[in-house]
Amino acid sequence: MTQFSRLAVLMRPIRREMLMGLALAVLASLANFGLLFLSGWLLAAAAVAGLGGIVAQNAFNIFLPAVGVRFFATVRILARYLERVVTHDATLRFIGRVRAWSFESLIPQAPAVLARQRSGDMLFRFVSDTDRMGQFYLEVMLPFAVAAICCAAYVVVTGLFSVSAALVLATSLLLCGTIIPLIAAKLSACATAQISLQQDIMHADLTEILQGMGEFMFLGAAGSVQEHIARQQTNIRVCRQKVLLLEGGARFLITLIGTLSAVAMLALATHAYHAGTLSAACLPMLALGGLAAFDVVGPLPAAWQLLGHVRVAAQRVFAVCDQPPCVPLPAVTASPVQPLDLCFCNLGMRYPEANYWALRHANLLIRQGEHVALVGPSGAGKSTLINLLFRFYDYQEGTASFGNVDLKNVDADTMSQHVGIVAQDFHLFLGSIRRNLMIARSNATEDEMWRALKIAQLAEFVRAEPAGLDTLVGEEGICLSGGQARRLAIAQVVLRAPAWIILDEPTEGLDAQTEQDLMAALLAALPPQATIMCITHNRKVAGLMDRIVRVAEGRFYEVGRAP
Ligand SMILES: Nc1ncnc2c1ncn2[C@@H]1O[C@H](COP(=O)(O)OP(=O)(O)OP(=O)(O)O)[C@@H](O)[C@H]1O
Repeated sequence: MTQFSRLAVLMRPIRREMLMGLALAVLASLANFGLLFLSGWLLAAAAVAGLGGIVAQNAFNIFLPAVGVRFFATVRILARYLERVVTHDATLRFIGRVRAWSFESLIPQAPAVLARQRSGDMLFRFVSDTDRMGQFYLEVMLPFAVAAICCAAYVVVTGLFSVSAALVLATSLLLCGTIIPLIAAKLSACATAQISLQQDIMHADLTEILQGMGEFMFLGAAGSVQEHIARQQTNIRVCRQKVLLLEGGARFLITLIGTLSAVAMLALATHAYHAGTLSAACLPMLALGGLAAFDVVGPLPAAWQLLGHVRVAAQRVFAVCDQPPCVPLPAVTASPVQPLDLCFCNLGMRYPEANYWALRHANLLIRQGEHVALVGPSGAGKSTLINLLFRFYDYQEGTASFGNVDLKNVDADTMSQHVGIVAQDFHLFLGSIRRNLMIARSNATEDEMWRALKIAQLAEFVRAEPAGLDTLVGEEGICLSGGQARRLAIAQVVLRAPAWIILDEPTEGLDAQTEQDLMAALLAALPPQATIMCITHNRKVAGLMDRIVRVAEGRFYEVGRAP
């Protein structure tokens, strides 16, 4: 399927609104044509009546064009207004659909596939590119459809009065509506593609630069970064100038041809008048009608240009959305059942594109309700176990089961209902403590939030803040200390109360007393059937668990209880 046929599929649910917008746009353009056409007639009628006196006034009905002019003027205003409302509403709905569809397509790719993309590039694709795709209806399809329908109508109406004038009009409209804009679009295609590419790179670079601004300052590289951005901006400006120049040239040619064609139509009509086949009133009518006809082809050069931009934008968005997920969705999804035991048997796991095994011949059994510490050196494979459990990555050898079902038959969504995690690189959202807690559980009551904060040893701090639960945490929890942010992440998982809790270095950044209080409160608060898997380098924390499992070189070794 081409990009445009895929866009058409996305448009399907709003096609009624889109067709209504088209009908109104056609009506407004036809009313505009009718207004100018009849204005010409009215002018001629008034002139003839003035010159000819009473006899001519009786012979010429001046009231009919006057009523027609008022009618078309009213219809044009109403139709134009309604067209704006309907087409903009359809456009916004369409952009919403494109965004929702893209987001849905990305979910199975998170986090493994998305981690390969640059975040600035992704932002650009899902903000600017989706906006561009949304413009397809309003600024590409609509002008083309309106031009095609109205031009045919104008030529037919003109042909009723003068066939030769209609032929001149048809030729000029064809030239202005297709050939000139098409040539302009072809000539600027390369610059259009360059703009998209350069903007893409610049946005990705800018996001990275803003995120690492501090580091650039420390490294004394701020000046070179500024130059880099300025160079990119110059490249984009040069390409944009070329595109604008071509678009402006096409517009100028269209205006010129429109005027010349109106003059030619007037000349032909004058000739017909002298030959006695056309009345005097038709002369200005045809000339003004001819000019009005060019109003609908005026937006076409911009529409052809935008067509190129939309194609590139759609290609970029579809390219990301079409990437296969790292873990194929199970053909038949299974739901884990009690007891929620985790069992790895001779498991082998290799990350995509890695030429070594992160886990190999790994055997592990964790029963529901157990509290297990995972210890081991950096790079041993502890986080890999989490990645497998959440179905972010797949294993290639051996078997794994959770809750008596094969892990390969469980999807990430199901796993997240059973397993909660406080990851090492947890993410807090911009907003208040309340908002972050409600992301974990949207229907949590205030009492439940305070209880979770108390267990996470954060209630005292939040209570002391004037805004309480509405205290803002800043982006990535920047307004909190590292230890407070981690405890808020712990409160989130407590609030969710999953059957399995994975804590990755839960007490990092905490003083000895808070660490002790936190672990004691957490263990006391959890129901007996809750399983804890605690990844830690802290011997004291490991000692609080029932068992210690050592991870080394991709295998699990039972160590027993901590001393
Ligand atoms: N996304 C990835 N792509 C390729 N290799 C990876 C990826 N993530 C981890 N690895 C590799 O897999 C191995 C196990 O890494 P893992 O993150 O599981 O270690 P870890 O025990 O959690 O270490 P740490 O205690 O430092 O967090 C390492 O050799 C690491 O380089």
